[in-house]
Amino acid sequence: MLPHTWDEARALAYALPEALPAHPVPLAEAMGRILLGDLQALNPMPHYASSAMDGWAVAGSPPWIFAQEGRRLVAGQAIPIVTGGLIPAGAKAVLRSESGQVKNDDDGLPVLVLGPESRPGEPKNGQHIRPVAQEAALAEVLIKSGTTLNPAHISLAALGGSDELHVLGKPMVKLVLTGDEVIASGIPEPGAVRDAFSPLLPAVVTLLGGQVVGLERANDTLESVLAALEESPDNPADVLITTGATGNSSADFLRRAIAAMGGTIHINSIAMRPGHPTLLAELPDGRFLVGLPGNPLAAVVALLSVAAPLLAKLGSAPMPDTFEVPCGTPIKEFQGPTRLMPYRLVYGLASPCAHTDSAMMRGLAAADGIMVVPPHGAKMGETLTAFALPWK
Ligand SMILES: Nc1nc2c(c(=O)[nH]1)N[C@H]1C(S)=C(S)[C@@H](COP(=O)(O)OP(=O)(O)OC[C@H]3O[C@@H](n4cnc5c(N)ncnc54)[C@H](O)[C@@H]3O)O[C@H]1N2
Ligand code: MOO
Repeated sequence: MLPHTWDEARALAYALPEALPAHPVPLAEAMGRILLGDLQALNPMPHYASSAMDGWAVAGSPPWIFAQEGRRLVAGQAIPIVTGGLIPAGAKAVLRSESGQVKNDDDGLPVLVLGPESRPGEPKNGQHIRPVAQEAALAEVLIKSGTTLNPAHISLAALGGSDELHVLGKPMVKLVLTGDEVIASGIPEPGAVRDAFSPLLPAVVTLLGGQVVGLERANDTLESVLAALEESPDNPADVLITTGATGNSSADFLRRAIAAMGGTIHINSIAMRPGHPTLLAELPDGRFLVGLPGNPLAAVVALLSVAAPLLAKLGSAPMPDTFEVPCGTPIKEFQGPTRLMPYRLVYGLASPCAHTDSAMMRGLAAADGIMVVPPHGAKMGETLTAFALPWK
């Protein structure tokens, strides 16, 4: 299979999958999801007239005698009430506790009167009563379709009576990191390498709209890679993202594993540098597999070039944007592939970062974006396609 160009690979990764179906999720899982369909209030908000203050529900003018619990108030009656309490029938206002005093009348019976701290005209009709539907009427739209749900939206949905929300599908992603030489902590011995991916991939996949449901490490054997690629019934994934083992050496088993599983390779390599061994496959159970090369910068470039459009499409999002930058340095012709170069913006011009060999991370850490440099290179000031880093 011939290498795809960078443009073809991106377009294919977006065109191949169908968007995942929308589905209901419990409120606790709705954060960051995209609402499908307007959300209406399932009850008026508030759904009963309630007191906004601690004090007394009153009817008519002072002085007030105390009504019996559960009875309709008539003019001249009051009953104690707390904030949020149900306003009894017949009540016209709430008198704040600071504004009233309970005294005994001539017969020694308790009466409520206005106290010295009461304000002139208090209590006005309806004062300190939160009326039914003050915030929203029954069936009023609370949240518009297409909204990315934040914690306040989710709280609003709960106050509106919802227990779950209908949201667009979101791709579940399992990460599989290969390499016997990879260690997850400490200073590696010569021949071993510190893992670049477990601190990076979960965050970037999340920024790209995926949800990481697992991270597994595989050894450099076919059995180990096959076992890691297997479906996890407890945490089903829509997409597998693997690192390393894309090559053809005796230690690289990804392509053999995909063949053994009966998978179809849609992208076998991409005419780009770094990241040319990147692959995109589909397994017979419908899961997509993005194989990122083991070199750290190559893997990130591959992730942003192939996994980003794939995850966007699965999550019903538009194709990730590209934009244009003026090139800040002449870049020599380079026979062969498109180069993807981390750049920094200096006085509005995009200049390639230092430390951007495919095994490095330093240039990317300092970068403002990645520019797409065609094989013929670029002149100073020439306009180049570029794309953003998801964390910028
Ligand atoms: N004869 C050829 N050799 C290579 C070619 C080629 O075309 N012909 N392509 C090179 C390119 S380009 C890349 S990229 C790599 C792709 O290698 P793999 O995807 O098979 O990855 P590995 O061999 O497993 O590892 C490559 C490199 O990356 C390091 N690595 C792996 N995992 C991690 C990790 N979690 N954290 C940090 N570094 C990692 C690994 O130690 C190797 O140094 O192949 C070239 N070779
Ligand atoms: O993908 Mo490799 O250099 O192109 O690192």
